[in-house]
Amino acid sequence: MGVILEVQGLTKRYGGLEANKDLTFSVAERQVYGIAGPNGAGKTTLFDMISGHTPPTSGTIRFRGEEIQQLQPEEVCHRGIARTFQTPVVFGTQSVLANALVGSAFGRQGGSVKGGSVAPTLRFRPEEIDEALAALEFVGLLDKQAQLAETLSVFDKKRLMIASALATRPKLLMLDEPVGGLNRAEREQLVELVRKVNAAGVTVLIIEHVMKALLALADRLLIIHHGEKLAEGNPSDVIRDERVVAVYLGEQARDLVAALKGG
Ligand SMILES: Nc1ncnc2c1ncn2[C@@H]1O[C@H](COP(=O)(O)OP(=O)(O)OP(=O)(O)O)[C@@H](O)[C@H]1O
Repeated sequence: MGVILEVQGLTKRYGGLEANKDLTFSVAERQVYGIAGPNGAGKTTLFDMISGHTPPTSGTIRFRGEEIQQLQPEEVCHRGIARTFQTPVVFGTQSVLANALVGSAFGRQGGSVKGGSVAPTLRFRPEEIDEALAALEFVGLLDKQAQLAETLSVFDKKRLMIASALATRPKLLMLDEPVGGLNRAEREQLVELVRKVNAAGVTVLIIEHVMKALLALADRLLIIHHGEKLAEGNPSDVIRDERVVAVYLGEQARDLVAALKGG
């Protein structure tokens, strides 16, 4: 399988703080690539650089062979990368369908969608409406399409963020802690949803603290500590790595073997 994303020597400094330091890794097409590490390790900063929300201090990010580290978020999106955020970000006073439409229209037309409402300059085409409805159906929110997004539960808001991201028709979907804050049944459903996204041919990059969920999904695992790569590779090796156990996993390490994908 070819490489879809290649990160080389990526560093991000905020003043004296190195939020990411010389990170290098690559993601193969159709892989589920998991990222974990202690709070403040630099995981979201890494996502912010890949999605164009903040430029790196140095290093390169190649997506399907093209350097993208200087692109704006909408340009990154048009190349086929979509993301969700740790805390659900939805247009609360808009309907569920309007939120998904922002994704399908943004993915095709570009432009910026700002503030608390869907930008009036966006005029939706029939195919964009179809795309938005398909994305809602995919995540299981079709029957709530007319509801205001702010009335949704956290679980549904998370699913809506995924639907909006999918409506841009990404080749790579980046999920920032999709499972955090959910109950057990919801966590299982979310894991199933990510599997379904991946089975549809989308490569997935996922940050997650809930290791059982992460291990149920990940084909490869990267552990970041103080902005640096602590370990990377086959999840079954990474969770047995002494440094990973010492710095991050602790007591839970032994129980996690049973949670491995395919295990
Ligand atoms: N815009 C910013 N300005 C200054 N410092 C920042 C900025 N964004 C992040 N940082 C710092 O960079 C470091 C890495 O933060 P980041 O949010 O990437 O970590 P994380 O691994 O995603 O953490 P968590 O697991 O808590 O979400 C932290 O020390 C954070 O305070």
